[in-house]
Amino acid sequence: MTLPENAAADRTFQVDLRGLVDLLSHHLYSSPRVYLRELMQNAVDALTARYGAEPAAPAGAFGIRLYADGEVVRVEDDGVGLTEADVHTFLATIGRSSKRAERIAEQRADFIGQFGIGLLSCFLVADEIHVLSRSARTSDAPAVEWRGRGDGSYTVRTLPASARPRPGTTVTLTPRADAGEWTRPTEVHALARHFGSLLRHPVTFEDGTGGPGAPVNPEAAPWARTYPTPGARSRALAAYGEEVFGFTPLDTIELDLPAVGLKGIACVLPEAVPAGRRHGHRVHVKGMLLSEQAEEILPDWAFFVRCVVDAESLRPTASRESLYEDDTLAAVRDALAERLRAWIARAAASDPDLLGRFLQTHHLAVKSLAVHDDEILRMLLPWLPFETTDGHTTLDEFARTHRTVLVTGSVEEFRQVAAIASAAGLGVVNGGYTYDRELVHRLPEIRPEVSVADLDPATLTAHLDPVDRETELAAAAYLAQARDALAVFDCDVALRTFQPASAPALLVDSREARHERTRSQLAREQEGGLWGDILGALRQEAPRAQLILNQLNPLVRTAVAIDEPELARTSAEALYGQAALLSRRPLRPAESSLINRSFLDLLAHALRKDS
Ligand SMILES: Nc1ncnc2c1ncn2[C@@H]1O[C@H](COP(=O)(O)OP(=O)(O)OP(=O)(O)O)[C@@H](O)[C@H]1O
Repeated sequence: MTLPENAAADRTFQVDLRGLVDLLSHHLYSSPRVYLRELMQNAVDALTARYGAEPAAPAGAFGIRLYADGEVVRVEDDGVGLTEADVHTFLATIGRSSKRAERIAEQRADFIGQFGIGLLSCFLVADEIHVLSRSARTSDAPAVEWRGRGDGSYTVRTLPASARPRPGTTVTLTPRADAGEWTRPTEVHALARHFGSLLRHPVTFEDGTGGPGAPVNPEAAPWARTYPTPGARSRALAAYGEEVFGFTPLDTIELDLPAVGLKGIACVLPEAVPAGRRHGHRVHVKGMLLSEQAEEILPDWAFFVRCVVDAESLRPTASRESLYEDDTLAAVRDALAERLRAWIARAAASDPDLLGRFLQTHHLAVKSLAVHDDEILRMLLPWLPFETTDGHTTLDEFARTHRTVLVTGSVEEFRQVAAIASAAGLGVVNGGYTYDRELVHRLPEIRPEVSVADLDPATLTAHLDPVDRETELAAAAYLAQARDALAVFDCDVALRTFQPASAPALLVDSREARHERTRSQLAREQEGGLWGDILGALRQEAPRAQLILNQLNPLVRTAVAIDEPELARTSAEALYGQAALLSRRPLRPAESSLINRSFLDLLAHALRKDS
């Protein structure tokens, strides 16, 4: 049977290599410099495969040599090499990787690469990739030469074994003129150190001037070295943290998760950072630097540390610049968070000095952490600093003198009541800062003998002593005039005695009350209209402000005896203005003009009296 002329025939996709390289350079890789990382990573994987095939080979027997002289960049390895068939299958087929083949499934996790696209990154800096390889799998394997070009064409030649006496692979690039920035000898050396300083195979660099190859990774990772004493170890780790991050860590926490072959350090920042600001961590996978900005290895709350880690089993994404969000990563994040908690717990239990320095710098971070983390709360709440009527102190210290801890809802309310509450012997904590009120309320969970209550200004007035009946009666006329003068502010006036005697008046007013007054004022202005009705319907029992005059204060005693009505009004307004200023809340325009007016009236009165 013959097919009809227009029958569908199987065809093969064509790949426009230039378009693909353009895609990689603009959307996958952060900079053309990654070409060197990809070449080094292929060399590392080739060494891993060779050790897999020759397990008896001594460690350090095979290595990687880099070369850059300004004309060419070369990466040479003693790895497993490629046969001619491998070259066709793996080098010349985009998306095909020897590291995914079924027969090495159990070994797959040992490799860094797996996508079969890394080599293409060389086209970011060169138009041609030259590979000379000899397979280590058979002793008589010939050398194979492959030239791949950016236009998608390639050639393959077999050469006598003498063209490459030892097994392994050499990749040579002749950089384009515009790629000098990433291919100059000094830059190649710097990039090699940047990406490869923690690689476990010997890596050297030569710049073509004839000197011996300079080691790129002369020492093992600082956590993998042995030290004469634990002190020497922690000093070396701190020095490494400083070298990598450029700050002297407040402390260095060693990280070790054998299940995923992760080792490294967390450096505690010596300075506070705004809560929620996330820091990038340096993540190496099998020694190769993957990312300097990986955020995903620690939870949000851990913003007081920056880490350097090297892990065996974290999976890089295709760009190799971040990590796959998989179960392993989630487990690593949890385990590292646990390590940080354990460090805090140890400091709390046995190193008060370190804990003090840590909290002084990072108390905000710890507070944000304690809100969601019961364990941290239990460990650290007693040590955290709060603003109180006894000054800045820890809750534990504060609760020793105040079995009932009162807490304000805002900074403003704390400012209004602090001096008077403390004179009245009340213990008040400023709950106005982020997390503070919530945390203070949880104090009884760890100190059951302490009780905590919200303090609003009205509660405070209840703690002030009333004056005796006679004094109240004598002041009644003045108080009535004062109430009348201050009615525009919806403010009541009362007479009490309280310490300190130097404070003439206290204005107790909550933000809620002020909002309610603004609402009812608007309702009055809009009376009859739609808005007036709506606002009127919302009317609640408006909490009024209260001006509490202090009978112990000499000025108030004189004021309540004034029999001149105008002066009585002005003095009440002035007392209100002064108390409003002391409360440090923003003044309304009417209050500012009241202060202004009463000041001028009093001045005029004083001058009249003198003349
Ligand atoms: N130095 C080398 N030695 C031996 N084989 C190599 C070497 N470089 C590349 N190859 C072969 O070429 C294939 C393709 O390499 P390429 O870098 O494009 O992808 P990959 O490393 O497999 O995966 P990834 O895209 O994740 O890097 C590799 O799978 C490997 O078989």
